[in-house]
Amino acid sequence: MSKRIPESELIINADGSVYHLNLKPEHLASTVIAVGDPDRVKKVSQHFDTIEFEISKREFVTHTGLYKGKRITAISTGMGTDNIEIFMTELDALVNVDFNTRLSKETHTPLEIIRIGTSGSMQKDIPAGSLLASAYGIGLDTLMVFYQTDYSAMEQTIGKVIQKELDIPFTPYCIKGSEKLLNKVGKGLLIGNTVTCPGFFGPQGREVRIKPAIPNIIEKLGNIKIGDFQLTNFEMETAGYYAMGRLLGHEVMSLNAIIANRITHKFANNAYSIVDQLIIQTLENLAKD
Ligand SMILES: O=P(O)(O)O[C@H]1O[C@H](CO)[C@@H](O)[C@H]1O
Ligand SMILES: O=c1cc[nH]c(=O)[nH]1
Repeated sequence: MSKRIPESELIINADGSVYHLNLKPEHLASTVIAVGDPDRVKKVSQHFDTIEFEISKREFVTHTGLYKGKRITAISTGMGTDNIEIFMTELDALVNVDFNTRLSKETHTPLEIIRIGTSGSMQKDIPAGSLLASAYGIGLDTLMVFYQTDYSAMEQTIGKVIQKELDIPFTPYCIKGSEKLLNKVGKGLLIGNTVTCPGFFGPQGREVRIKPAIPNIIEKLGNIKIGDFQLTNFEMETAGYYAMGRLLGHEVMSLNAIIANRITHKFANNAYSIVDQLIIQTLENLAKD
């Protein structure tokens, strides 16, 4: 029998919704499209045939509805893996914790979670305008210091090689995304390996008025080769999703609209339409189930 989860640990609002997401279990579909920007939720749900539920709290905007008969929840998360830790934990609680008894349910329900986000390329031959699915996420943040998980030999090697190359005092965590979802929603996309950063500027090698501490981080990461493994792009959530997904038992895939190329210094002038294309393609692939 599982342990009762106290009121201070899993916070349930007076109306029976979970603390940050403000959702009740019945509001959530088993297929979730997660986006960073709250304004992007309606870019997903505008394609739904019907919307049954809408709510928002902080950066978490939720629309649940039907797309070609498939029930889908679109939610925004805001930026960064700290938000993803909250998002994934509360999403999981909605399906795997009984909110009345506060016990974990005996039968585990897996969710399908697909991130649709923007990203910058660290490879010359992946231009702005490309669509890329992340086979692996590599976290340069420290989220996984606070959780224990098992890593494959390949994942451990990648983490150690990156640590040595960047000469940093911690080992980045490397986690594979869902193969099942890669086959379903990654169809026709470039397949890459995504570096998740705890910031947009210094951690991704951008210099505005202050110099990043790690010189040439883009080139250092972009030049790493481990067999045919190469790092391809920067963003701020993927590794957190993959790590929390593995711990909680959910299928997770991160899809990236590449809006900038950090080598050629080109920024897409049609960033919004690249994201829209990725949204439509993903909805179509999900509806084919
Ligand atoms: O477009 P979203 O989904 O927010 O994703 C990317 O864009 C934000 C930075 O501009 C970060 O969240 C990064 O991961
Ligand atoms: O370069 C980029 C573009 C989008 N999002 C990021 O985190 N980095």
